[in-house]
Amino acid sequence: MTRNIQAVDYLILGGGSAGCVLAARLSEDPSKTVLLIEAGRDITRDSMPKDIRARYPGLAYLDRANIWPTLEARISGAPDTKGKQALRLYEQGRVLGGGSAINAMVANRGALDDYDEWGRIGAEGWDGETALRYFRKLERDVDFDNEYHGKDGPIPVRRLPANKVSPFVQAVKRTLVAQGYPARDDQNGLWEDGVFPSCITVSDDGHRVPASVGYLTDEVRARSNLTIQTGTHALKLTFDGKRVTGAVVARDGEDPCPIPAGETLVTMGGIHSCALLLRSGIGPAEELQSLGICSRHDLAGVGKNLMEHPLIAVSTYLPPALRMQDLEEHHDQALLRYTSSISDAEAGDMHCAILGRTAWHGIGQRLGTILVWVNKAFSRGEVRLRSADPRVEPEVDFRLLSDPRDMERLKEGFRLAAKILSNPDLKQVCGPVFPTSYSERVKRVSAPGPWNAFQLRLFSKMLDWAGPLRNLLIHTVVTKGISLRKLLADDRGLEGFIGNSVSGVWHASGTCRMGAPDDPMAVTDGGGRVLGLDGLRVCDSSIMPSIPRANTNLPTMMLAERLADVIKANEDAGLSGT
Ligand SMILES: Cc1cc2nc3c(=O)[nH]c(=O)nc-3n(C[C@H](O)[C@H](O)[C@H](O)COP(=O)(O)OP(=O)(O)OC[C@H]3O[C@@H](n4cnc5c(N)ncnc54)[C@H](O)[C@@H]3O)c2cc1C
Repeated sequence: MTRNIQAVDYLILGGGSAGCVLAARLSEDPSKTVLLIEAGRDITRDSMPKDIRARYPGLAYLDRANIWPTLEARISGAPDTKGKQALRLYEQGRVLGGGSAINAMVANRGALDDYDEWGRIGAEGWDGETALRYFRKLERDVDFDNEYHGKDGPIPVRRLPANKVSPFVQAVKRTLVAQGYPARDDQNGLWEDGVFPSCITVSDDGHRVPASVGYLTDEVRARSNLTIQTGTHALKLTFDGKRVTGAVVARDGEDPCPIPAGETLVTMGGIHSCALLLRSGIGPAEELQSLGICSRHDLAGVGKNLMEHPLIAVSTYLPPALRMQDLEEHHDQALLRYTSSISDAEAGDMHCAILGRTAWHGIGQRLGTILVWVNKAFSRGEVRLRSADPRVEPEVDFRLLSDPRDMERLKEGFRLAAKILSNPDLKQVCGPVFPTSYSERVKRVSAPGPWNAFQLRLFSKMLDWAGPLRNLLIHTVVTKGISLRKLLADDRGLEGFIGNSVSGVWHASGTCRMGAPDDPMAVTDGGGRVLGLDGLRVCDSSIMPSIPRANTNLPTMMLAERLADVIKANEDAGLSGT
């Protein structure tokens, strides 16, 4: 089928959160042809599998059919058991809808100042007011009707009703408020510290709304100027001098074929967008030449500035009365936003997610957890190619906590979470408090499957029956001898534990960052145009120059909404592809 494809006005490579927004918005003009290419399979409102559709989001990303199965990353540089830097599976969506089809559906925007900061860094046209306009455009907030919210966008946003919040999360919220953190209603309103109900993107009937459903509705899919081609990989870009003329793509099982386009928009996500540019010869020339890739455009910043939010966790055993009863319900039920004590802390630079259950299985149901992450991280990593072969995943090195300010804040957050869960009011009703992390071991034993399910069920029953021996069981089997008391008493020990146990939150971004034309590390301008080339834009999470104080899905969709308007305005001004 790809062989007969005609030249299109807009070729969109990658049908994730951003790609679906752009396909829907750019095809609103019937005179423009749009082709959306996605490596994964299609999902629609009717065909969404149960684990993707579910309001409890903890299974979708564990299914290898929904992710890039061989993508791995170095998280913090901590060694594995053989002394090498440990590589861990890094889940990224490979399905129409991308991250929005497998993520936890948490709907945070960050501070408007995050987008003012984009402008300050040199991304022309960006500021908080502009971002707010597009946040409003993308959402249908069912709870609030004020200057912060939209009422008729494609993505429904709602907070968990109070009667759905688990007894454990309610108890943690009460403890936080008693300790002086103000209770607030809307974390997407005025940017303030406090304790908030979680906000998620689910439909009125309680289903996930990925961008492939919210934006690519039946009506949009019926447009004759829009073609959506799934099961198709973008291999590399094609050129005529300094103009990008389209891309070579290959449908599963078919030969590669070029697709000519007026403008090519790369929306393959925080890791794969820069990899496509690098494979195509756009990036640091020396790095590319060492892999035998002909350098077409020397751009030092491609693959650099990789950003994530570093995370650590503290958990407690929940007796039956404190557990979530409705296992279909979303588990991330409240958040604490606070400002750290480092000298240059930005307001609300720390985020604690309060979980009513920690995983899909029996043990997860018995653990209440506070996830702590640095919401304005300073550490930066990079993505490099290992090979020119598009089948080989790139080398991803997050270098989380390489900036000491991130380590300081994560230690402080860990101490705070431990203090909250060890509060006498909570300790009276919960079990032992202990450190947790999303380690490879946890991933391995949490993978869905009958053998794991059997073992986990057995162990969860043992936890219930253990009574006074529960602490010992947790100490030996769960934490493998690491004790909270010892960590809290020994700063170096705590630093070592956090360095080894830190994980990300799947918010990879920044690797084709926006900036001013004279900034040597900028890759794109404020409209996503790749500097120094014609006909090419990057329009997804990879162009964020700094990480917003938020999970990155809504910010990515906001960004794509704005860029769709920028692209349309350029067309009106006769500037297509320039
Ligand atoms: C497990 C998980 C949980 C998360 N939880 C949350 C959350 O609760 N809230 C939140 O706000 N954010 C969350 N995020 C982050 C958020 O989903 C992402 O930041 C967002 O989806 C990024 O959008 P994107 O368009 O940049 O990339 P993506 O949505 O990843 O889209 C990229 C698309 O390009 C496709 N692609 C890649 N390479 C190729 C190729 N060669 N050819 C063709 N297609 C290709 C991919 O298959 C994918 O569909 C989570 C992410 C994950 C993975």
